[in-house]
Amino acid sequence: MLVKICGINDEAAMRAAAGADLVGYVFFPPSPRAVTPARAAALSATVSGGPLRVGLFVDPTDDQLAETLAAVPLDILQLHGEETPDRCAAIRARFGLPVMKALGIASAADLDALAAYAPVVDRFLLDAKAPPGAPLPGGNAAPFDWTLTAGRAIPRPWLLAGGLTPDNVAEAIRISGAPGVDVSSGVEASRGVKDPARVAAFVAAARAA
Ligand SMILES: O=C(O)c1ccccc1N[C@@H]1O[C@H](COP(=O)(O)O)[C@@H](O)[C@H]1O
Repeated sequence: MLVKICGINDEAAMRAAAGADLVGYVFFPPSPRAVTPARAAALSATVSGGPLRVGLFVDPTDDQLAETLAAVPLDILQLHGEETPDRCAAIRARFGLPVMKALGIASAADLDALAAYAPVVDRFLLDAKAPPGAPLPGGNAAPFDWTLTAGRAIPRPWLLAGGLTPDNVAEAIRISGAPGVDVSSGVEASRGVKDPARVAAFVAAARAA
């Protein structure tokens, strides 16, 4: 079970997430969890040999990616916007890092889009579609119907996201069949502020599932 804690923006959360496999830094300024590349580098330095570092971007330009990577080493690029398969392929080739493509899921038909991305990405992150008018394309504490992925062949390794919490993650894994999970809102004390106890509880619950 791969566990990712997304939206790390302070040292206490970073320490609490040390038992996860992946931590995510949000490089999308409208998010309340956004960090600068320099801040992400400082946070990474607080845990030696810790989880892999995922940079979350929304329709990034090459310049944004290059400037970010010059300031903070990242292990995986999470693309959470409207990036096409061609754009994913171009980013992967230019920056030489694994790409995790986030896709919004609201119906079984949305899973049909995975086939076009499978040859050019390394991993999927399946999240709920952002509700109409939502200010962010993700990180909205919204779950999707976990039965949609049950028994369905997903053509790359994948993480389940959207509305997960320490209390529901075990059931989400059981119903969806997910081999990995990702959380942001569900481990926060208030919007954009991680609760270290909830972070640790989420990691433990996912590991035990
Ligand atoms: O977390 C954010 O602020 C964010 C902003 C823009 C795109 C994606 C974002 N978060 C991702 O969404 C999933 C689900 O979030 P939640 O647990 O439902 O709040 C999160 O894990 C991030 O990968």
